[in-house]
Amino acid sequence: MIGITSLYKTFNKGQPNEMNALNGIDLQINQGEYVVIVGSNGSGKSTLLNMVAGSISPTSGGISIDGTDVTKMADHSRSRWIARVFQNPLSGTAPDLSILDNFRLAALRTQPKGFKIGVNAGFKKQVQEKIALLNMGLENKTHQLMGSLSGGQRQALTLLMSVMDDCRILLLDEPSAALDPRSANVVMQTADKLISDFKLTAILVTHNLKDAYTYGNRIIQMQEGIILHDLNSAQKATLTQNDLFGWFS
Ligand SMILES: Nc1ncnc2c1ncn2[C@@H]1O[C@H](COP(=O)(O)OP(=O)(O)OP(=O)(O)O)[C@@H](O)[C@H]1O
Repeated sequence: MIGITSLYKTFNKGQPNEMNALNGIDLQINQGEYVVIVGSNGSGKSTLLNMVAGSISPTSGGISIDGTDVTKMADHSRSRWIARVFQNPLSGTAPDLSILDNFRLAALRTQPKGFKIGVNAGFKKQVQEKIALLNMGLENKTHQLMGSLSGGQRQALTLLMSVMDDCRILLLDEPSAALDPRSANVVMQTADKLISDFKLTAILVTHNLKDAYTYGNRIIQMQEGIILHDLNSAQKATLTQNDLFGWFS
């Protein structure tokens, strides 16, 4: 479903601070795969994620989604299929608007300019049904301001908003790194449930090796812009936590 062919990225080409962030990535990610990417700082994980999202263009190589070459397609054009959740729970939501209004904005994200969605009883009921999936008791608080929620609640709602509509690919860039352990667990479990309920293809970038071990059905280690390890579902199932920690020793 996601095809990455011979992907290279050089930042600041020809300058003293030239940096080869990606050094030839070949990767096929199938529909429904949940790929976890680990790797040391600067190994190219976010650059790769940004290229799938379309916010950075490659120096060379190509990316396709469902057979369509998207290498030159702008990020907003890809946002119909691709949703992203970032580390900071404050990004991606409007703190001064209610939960309901945030959902309305999210629903408009993939609609043509000028399209309107009224906050009527039907829309509210739909949103409440979706929020109830989180089991966080937020479905009866849809008029509460987004900014008054905890980081974990906000990140869980961000996840939910991001997988609405036609989204088929979910990119998670350290979504729980800024949260306390309990909230981080809630967010990771929410992501896991949504990925399986909505049958999404997902890529998680994380430094948390426990999460990398627990979640996903494929694991990749990047180093200096290349893929060092790539374990499929069966191989990941036999990977021990010690093996994984050993990748970084
Ligand atoms: N916009 C940019 N301009 C210049 N260099 C960049 C830019 N973005 C990333 N780099 C460099 O490219 C390399 C890969 O960065 P990237 O952020 O992809 O790594 P990462 O594996 O996500 O790191 P981390 O785990 O620290 O987030 C790093 O050396 C980084 O400094």
